[in-house]
Amino acid sequence: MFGIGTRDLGIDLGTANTLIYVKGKGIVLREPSVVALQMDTKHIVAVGNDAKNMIGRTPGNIVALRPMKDGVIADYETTATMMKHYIKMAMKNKSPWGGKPYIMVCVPSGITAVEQRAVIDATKQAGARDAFPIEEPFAAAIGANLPVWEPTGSMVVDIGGGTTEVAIISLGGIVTSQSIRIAGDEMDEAIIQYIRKTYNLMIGDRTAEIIKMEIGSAGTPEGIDNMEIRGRDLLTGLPKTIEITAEEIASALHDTVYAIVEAVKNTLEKTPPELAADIMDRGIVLTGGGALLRNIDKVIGEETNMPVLIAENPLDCVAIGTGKALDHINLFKNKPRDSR
Ligand SMILES: Nc1ncnc2c1ncn2[C@@H]1O[C@H](COP(=O)(O)OP(=O)(O)OP(=O)(O)O)[C@@H](O)[C@H]1O
Repeated sequence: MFGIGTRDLGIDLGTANTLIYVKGKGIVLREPSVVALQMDTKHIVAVGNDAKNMIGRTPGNIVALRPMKDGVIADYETTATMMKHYIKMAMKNKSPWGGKPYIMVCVPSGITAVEQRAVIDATKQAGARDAFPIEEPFAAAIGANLPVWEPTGSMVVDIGGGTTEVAIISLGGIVTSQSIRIAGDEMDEAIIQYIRKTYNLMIGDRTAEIIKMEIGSAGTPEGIDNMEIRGRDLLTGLPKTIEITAEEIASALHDTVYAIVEAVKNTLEKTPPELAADIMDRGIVLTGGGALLRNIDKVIGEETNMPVLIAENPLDCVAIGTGKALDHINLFKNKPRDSR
């Protein structure tokens, strides 16, 4: 048995955001998963929000990067350094005599054995006494207050930055799931490509994300205003401002949204009938930042004929679930995964 104490942490190590949950306190840290480094020395210039504001704005000798991609570690050393920084911030008021924390850290359900090992090792390198992986949709379901331990079916769709995780959960386990590496980042990329092709205008990742949040929608956008955007004209090389409509952005997002809808449908098709009936009663629950895209609930509902609800504070569900799962840490001991 592990004695879980108030020092122990749950970490949502996300492609877009990292959140830390401390038992008894809730979420104590919420920062973008971004690090700015000096190119030659690898010295850290900024982490989190400060680093995110530098994306696309750094001089030649500094690079602002996201060390996680598609839900997994793309840059091991930088991820470990970023986590170390965040763990230190989260534990700032803790006594130095308590020792290192146990850490529950989320991983996408479609991850390979090697990718999972990297997350565990990076968490230990960042300061964990031991690290326990929890599958992201399972954590999301706990965080959304779904009855995951009961013999009833719950369905969660977690739309993050790098991955969308769809899972059916019952009796403390995932019955069936699908993880696709299509989510918020892919939506941003679709907006960049649309504006480049249609207007010969180059915009950055940050601008694309802002457009998505301000006027983006799944399906028909009703009553959403146009937006003025700035970028670099690819023909003249000069800065240029254009006005885009919400309809244009909805059409740019169409393929990404429907890839998510397909993943939901595929998972429903593999769901045993008793559990499907439970989900019909309770509804599909959306979590993750992508759940905030306008009308995404409506489109998934129309395409599946199922009730769809957005969890309260969808951006926090995985972190809350990861933290709450600390109470059941013995169930999450590092099981070897099949090599995929
Ligand atoms: N209002 C909004 N409308 C649309 N998308 C949004 C909104 N708010 C946040 N997002 C998107 O949600 C994504 C981040 O969500 P979240 O923090 O759940 O992901 P993550 O946990 O970091 O990623 P992953 O689970 O893939 O590792 C980003 O792509 C962000 O642009």
